[in-house]
Amino acid sequence: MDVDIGNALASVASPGVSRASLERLDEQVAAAHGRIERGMADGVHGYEALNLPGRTDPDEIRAAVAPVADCDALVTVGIGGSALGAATLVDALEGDGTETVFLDNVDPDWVTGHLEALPLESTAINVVSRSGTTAETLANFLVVREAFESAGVDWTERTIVTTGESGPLRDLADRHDLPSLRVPDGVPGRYSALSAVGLVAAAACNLDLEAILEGAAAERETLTGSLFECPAYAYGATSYALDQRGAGVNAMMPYAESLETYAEWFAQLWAESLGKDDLGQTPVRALGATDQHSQLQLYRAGPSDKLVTFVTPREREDRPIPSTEVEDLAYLGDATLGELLEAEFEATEASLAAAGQPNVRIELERVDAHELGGLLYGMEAACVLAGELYGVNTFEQPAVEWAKKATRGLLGGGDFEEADAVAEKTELRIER
Ligand SMILES: O=P(O)(O)OC[C@H]1O[C@](O)(CO)[C@@H](O)[C@@H]1O
Repeated sequence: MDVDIGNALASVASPGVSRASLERLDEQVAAAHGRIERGMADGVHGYEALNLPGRTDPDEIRAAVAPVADCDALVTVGIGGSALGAATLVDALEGDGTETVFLDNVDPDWVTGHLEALPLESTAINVVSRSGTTAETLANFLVVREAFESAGVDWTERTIVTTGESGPLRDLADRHDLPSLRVPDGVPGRYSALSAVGLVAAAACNLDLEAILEGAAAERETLTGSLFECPAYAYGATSYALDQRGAGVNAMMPYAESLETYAEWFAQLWAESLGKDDLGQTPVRALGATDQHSQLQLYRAGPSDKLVTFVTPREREDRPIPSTEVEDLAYLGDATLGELLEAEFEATEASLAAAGQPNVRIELERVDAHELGGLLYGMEAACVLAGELYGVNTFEQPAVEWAKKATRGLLGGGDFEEADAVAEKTELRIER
């Protein structure tokens, strides 16, 4: 990926970062890069994720998927990083037509609707959970398993398990001799897209695993000790510096429909990695050109508290716009949809700059396996660097545990004071 931070400079935007500030910050980037490199070399928890391009074995993943290669559909049961990386890859890249469903929520209507629509007799189950204890994933797996059993379909013949070294899912895989893969040690869920966690679904859709990993490996090679030489670090450092100057929101706005799920993946990566100790930049999921008719009003004329991050491919499939007799719209008839989308992106980028609102451009050659692997890796590296600059524990997520305990207590899964707190809610109800 290439990064253009010109519209984040203090000469353009407020908040903005001066070139001199970036040069001073570059000293911290160099030191952080040293820590990152050492963490990678020593396989330290979290930093290990940046080793994945050279550690993930596509053949091992394809071997686990082979028994279900003839399935017409794949239902992935997982949540957070155990679903979003896979969904990002599958939603962005052209596969072999395998229908894919990601059950990453426990809304009963929605789950039932998906299960009723799936051809269960030709559907594989991809259950993913590092811990093997995530309530939503286990609940959905039990529901999916029952649906298969009720349909007279042997789920054990078409279930792949990706989980940690131990836990309920590991026991299930062992008990039923299911094809299983490991969530690699030292890789937090939100950093696991380039492992079996993200690549089983990709393999089931016959995506080019090697190209994804090669793109990530190429991005790995760009990691150097200076933000002026490393796109990922340029993005991580600039985002951090803008947050320090008041841009506490980061709107991720890809100009490609195929990258809409990527923005959701980015939101978990950025929020769960950096949101600690009263610090962190709030990710917002947006999409160009659609959100020009929605959120752009706020981005341009609202508070100067946002970075807008554009992701745009230099090449894309195109389609002509037919000519029209409507005089006012005649200009459209000489263009293509791709030219319209590109013009809208450039116009939106310029409109924010003209209003002094900071924005950064991430450019890909095109949205393909190689480029997407590079984007995922680049954003992971950017996030790790930002975590170093914030001085937070980038790879843990203690704040999510409170609600898990409260949920478990509310369902009778143990005595948790968090559940008691639910009953003590302060109310001021205004009822219809
Ligand atoms: O893979 P698991 O253990 O089911 O966790 C799923 C997700 O839940 C979290 O642990 C947060 O609760 C995320 O970090 C993770 O991606």
